[in-house]
Amino acid sequence: MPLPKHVRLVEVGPRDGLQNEAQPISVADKVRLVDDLTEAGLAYIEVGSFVSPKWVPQMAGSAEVFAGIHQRPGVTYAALAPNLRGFEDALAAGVKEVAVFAAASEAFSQRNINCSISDSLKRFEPIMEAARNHGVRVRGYVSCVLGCPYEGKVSAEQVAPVARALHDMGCYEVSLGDTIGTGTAGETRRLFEVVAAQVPREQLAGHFHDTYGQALANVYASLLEGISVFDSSVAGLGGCPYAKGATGNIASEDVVYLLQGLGIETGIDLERLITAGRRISSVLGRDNGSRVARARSAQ
Ligand SMILES: CC(C)(COP(=O)([O-])OP(=O)([O-])OC[C@H]1O[C@@H](n2cnc3c(N)ncnc32)[C@H](O)[C@@H]1OP(=O)([O-])[O-])[C@@H](O)C(=O)NCCC(=O)NCCSC(=O)C[C@@](C)(O)CC(=O)[O-]
Repeated sequence: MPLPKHVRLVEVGPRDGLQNEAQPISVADKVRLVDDLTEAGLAYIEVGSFVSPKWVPQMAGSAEVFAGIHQRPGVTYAALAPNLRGFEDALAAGVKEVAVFAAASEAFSQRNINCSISDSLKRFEPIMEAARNHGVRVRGYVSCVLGCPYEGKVSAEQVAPVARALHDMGCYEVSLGDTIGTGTAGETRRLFEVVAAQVPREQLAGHFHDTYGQALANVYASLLEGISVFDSSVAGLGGCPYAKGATGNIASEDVVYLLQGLGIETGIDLERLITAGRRISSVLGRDNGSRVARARSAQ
């Protein structure tokens, strides 16, 4: 399959990246991060989550973050909503796009959202209806597509029906998440081959964590399968509160560098992105998780 000419990056740093941080991060720092990402040319930024603050305390101020950011026309600013309550809170905060999240493994579904996979899908139905009524677009996630921290291996055949269910209920795009970052390029290719029999390729996205150092290889493998949307996190921020040991998402800077090398357009200014990553890394007092940003600092 020819490589795509254009790739869309879904920047998940402010949400997937920061949700795992134990230290307090001010609303002002979160707003600054989102504004920096807007300046860098990201067309899609996941800003926060409307989930229970008891489950994920770091996302508690998401409404304030939405109120503070400078939204640029043409850029999508999205939030996670696990149930109707979350959707209504997101709507009240002026959010125009939400994401619902299911899992391919029962154990992860229980630990993450306290219900079975089928109950989670039922819980999303009223969100989909309310979203249609309010003209809000809904993206879907499937977690643990290449492995589960509690159940081990997860087959592509387990993932496909969940992705299909999200697609059938109206998610315009379904992002397949390698939550614990154990997947390999071969497994990634097979995953997309199998799932694409149920959901059109152009409505699938890849979401890779870099725990085993395979994320960039998995992006390339996905490109070969005709996938042209990837979730990534500036400075490789992140992890998952319900997946112990999972490292950050693939660093946005590293994906942009890979894509530039392939002549694939993203609309993102790499230098500004590196600056955004440096700033949030220094706020968090963390090493920058982007290899590209680290290499640039050493030059
Ligand atoms: C889904 C629930 C709420 C179920 O949690 P529950 O305890 O079963 O829910 P409940 O309906 O029984 O409510 C319990 C309490 O939470 C409140 N509550 C209920 N809903 C909300 C809401 N929306 N916002 C704020 N508060 C809420 C509710 O009002 C009540 O408050 P209390 O009476 O105890 O004071 C909980 O499990 C939850 O919030 N989970 C979120 C988990 C999460 O955010 N995980 C990280 C995101 S997923 C991810 O990172 C993976 C991904 C997407 O990146 C892809 C990948 O890498 O795999």
